[in-house]
Amino acid sequence: MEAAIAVRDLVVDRGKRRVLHGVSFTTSPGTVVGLLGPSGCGKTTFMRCLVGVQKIGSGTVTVLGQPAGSASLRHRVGYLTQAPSVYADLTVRQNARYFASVLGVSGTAADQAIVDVGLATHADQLVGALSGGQHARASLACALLSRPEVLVLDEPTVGQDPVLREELWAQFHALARAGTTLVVSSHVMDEAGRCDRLLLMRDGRFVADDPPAALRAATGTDDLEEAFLRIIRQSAAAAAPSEVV
Ligand SMILES: Nc1ncnc2c1ncn2[C@@H]1O[C@H](COP(=O)(O)OP(=O)(O)OP(=O)(O)O)[C@@H](O)[C@H]1O
Repeated sequence: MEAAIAVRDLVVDRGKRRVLHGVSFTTSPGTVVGLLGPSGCGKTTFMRCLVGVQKIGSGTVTVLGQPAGSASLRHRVGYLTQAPSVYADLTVRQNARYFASVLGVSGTAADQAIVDVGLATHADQLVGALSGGQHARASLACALLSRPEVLVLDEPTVGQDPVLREELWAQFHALARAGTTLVVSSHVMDEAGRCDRLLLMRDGRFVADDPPAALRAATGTDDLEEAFLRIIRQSAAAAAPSEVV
């Protein structure tokens, strides 16, 4: 089976800083991949590479068999950024219908996307008058419109209440069962257990790439936050020069 995403030896500099230090990663279709790590470790930069909007130093990023950012991937890859990506002076429905028409998708599909993200009762409200969490869901509805085969979501559940987070995760898994590959970033570890596979990033490097159960087993703890801390300590110890006695 062709990999949905294949990243090899990816190096990215932003400004004068090296942000990604030769990372590699491959995933098959229909997987929910969690990208976790502390603020500033390089998650958004990595995601930008997947959707082809980040200048890379070296390495390769292949998505659905094509170089990331290829014109042929435009409708096959969806990206939810942290920044608002919908028009504040249009209603939720007007935004969804506008992006639907750009993508050649029906108005019915636009209305369904609004329902899918739990915004049906706010469909005719101006986006500028929504709460932060509602605003993010309006962006998510637009990202879902083209039924992308790869969906890259940068912190999609920030600002959402627990009930809605549950619903959004159920939707992510339903999409994965239908064959969509999702890469979902978060810096909160309580969402990690919901992913099929976890990429733990620190300082622009992957320090773990495992299903949650394997990570728990390897670190000897059921608490994924503690597991992450143990892995960081192990990798720091491995990187430290050995003491000469
Ligand atoms: N436009 C930019 N120019 C220069 N450096 C940048 C730029 N954007 C981000 N960086 C730097 O790149 C590094 C990685 O940032 P990135 O946004 O990828 O991290 P992140 O893990 O997504 O963080 P967060 O969880 O806070 O969103 C940081 O040190 C950041 O300061």
